[in-house]
Amino acid sequence: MRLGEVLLSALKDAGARHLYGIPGDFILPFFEQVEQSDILPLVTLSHEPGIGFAADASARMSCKPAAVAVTYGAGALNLVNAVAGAYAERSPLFVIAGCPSEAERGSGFLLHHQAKTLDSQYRIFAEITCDQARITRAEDAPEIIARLIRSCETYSQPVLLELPRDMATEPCEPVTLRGPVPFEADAVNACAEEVLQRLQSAESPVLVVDVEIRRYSLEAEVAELAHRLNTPVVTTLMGRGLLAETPVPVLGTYLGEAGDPALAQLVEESDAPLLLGAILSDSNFGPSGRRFDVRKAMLVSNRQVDLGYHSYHNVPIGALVQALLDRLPETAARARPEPPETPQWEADDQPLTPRDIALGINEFLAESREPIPLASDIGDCLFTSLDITHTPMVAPGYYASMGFGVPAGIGVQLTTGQRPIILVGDGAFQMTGWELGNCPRLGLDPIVVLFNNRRWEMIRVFQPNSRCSELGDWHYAGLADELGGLGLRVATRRDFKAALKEADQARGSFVLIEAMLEPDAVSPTLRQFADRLQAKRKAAG
Ligand SMILES: Cc1ncc(Cc2c([C@H](C)O)sc(CCOP(=O)(O)OP(=O)(O)O)c2C)c(N)n1
Ligand SMILES: [Mg+2]
Repeated sequence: MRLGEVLLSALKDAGARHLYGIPGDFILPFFEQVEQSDILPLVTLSHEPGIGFAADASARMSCKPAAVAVTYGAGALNLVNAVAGAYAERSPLFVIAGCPSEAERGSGFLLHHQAKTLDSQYRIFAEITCDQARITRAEDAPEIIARLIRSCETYSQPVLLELPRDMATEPCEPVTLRGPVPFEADAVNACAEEVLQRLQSAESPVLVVDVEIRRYSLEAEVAELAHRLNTPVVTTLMGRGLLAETPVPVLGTYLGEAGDPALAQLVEESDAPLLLGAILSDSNFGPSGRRFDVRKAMLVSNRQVDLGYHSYHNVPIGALVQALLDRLPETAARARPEPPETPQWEADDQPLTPRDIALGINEFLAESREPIPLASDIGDCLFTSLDITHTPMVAPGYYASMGFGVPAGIGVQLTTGQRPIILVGDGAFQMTGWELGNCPRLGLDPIVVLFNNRRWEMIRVFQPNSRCSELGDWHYAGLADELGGLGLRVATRRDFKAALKEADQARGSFVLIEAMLEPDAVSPTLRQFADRLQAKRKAAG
């Protein structure tokens, strides 16, 4: 086999479903093999941020590495922001970046697409990947590819493979994938004993779940653990949507002072919070007005368990969850709790608000005969998602890059085959919304709800007198028809409900529902956030 085919076969064996990519001359020989071998279907979009976000969402939904290939310099550096978001939010991207051959490196010329030095690309990616390698000899390729795939899986973070243009067609031995990184069972058992002792001697333990329980495919096991421990379960902002397909009655999403006060009290006053797979970020734990006390918590993250003033190292979260389950008696299965009553919603001629969008979507989800995952961008649409029924969701809740939503929805539908609802603000849509133009070619039909408040509202909340946040009205629904989809521009509750119904019937093409919002119409969560900011400004004088 040739090196390109060996690489594609190894990625497919590791669970990659597609190769997302945009070609260029430094990576073209590899793209030729992608197309000729058909080992992984090639998905091209219009801009590297788009393929990066789509691949990231694919990895989050499949819980397996997702492959993305770009050309040297201009292509790879365009991808940096999406890879940085995947690194921060623990998403396993396998990045294949073209680069000059050894002969070209010695040409004495500055090469096209070169930034500062020929190694700039490699050094920049070293900051946003957990492992990196460049293949300079085909005989080293199987070992390098096996090592990178194992790093990607073990740490659930991006890795970089630099593929010189002349390497892809070299004869190459197949890859033998390596098993998981070894760990010490005794250490895991000792850790499980201590965690269990803390939980069982606590007055008010609480389970706070976050992204790693999905990244390591542990939702079913964690649901069983929650059941056997019989503790309340909440998610972090990043963990929104977790356990939605299990019988666990998730109480909601912890947002500190910006969210449900009773839920904040449950977490902040717990004497044994178990943070399972949690990213200890400001967006997850920062809004805790009462200062969430990490020292009381048991933090299980990134193969480490921190308990107060000491830690256990090299403890895979899956091994710990299993060790805890082994120490807890099975108990009678519980029926899946009745879904919470969807609040009554009057689809009348009142102007639309973000909360109405959430209630309209809840009704739509309740009536749907098939699962509907969510993909959300950053902005008030993400805060609005907190009022939507708990359902599988991908969103950049911590790294918080705009532009994630639409490409992520494309990656979700390609990976799951399920028609997603995409939530996106007008500002973020202006960045990557045009990727919708690829849906007809890819046979995808997401439903997009565009929150059109004609501004960067979040910026205005942070800086009320900012004039730069005004975006104007671009009439996006009208553009949808040109891009091969159906565009519906609505301003009232009644019209929004009708638009969702029309979208439900319009299978086979994307539907862009442009929801017109009054400038100061924000979600209850953003309102709470803004009021808190205002109060802090006043107190600071
Ligand atoms: C790539 C990128 N650029 C800039 C920002 C900063 C930023 C936000 C966060 C604070 O970082 S929220 C926001 C405005 C979003 O506007 P829109 O999509 O219309 O949503 P909404 O009107 O609901 O705010 C910006 C510019 C960002 N998060 N990501
Ligand atoms: Mg906006």
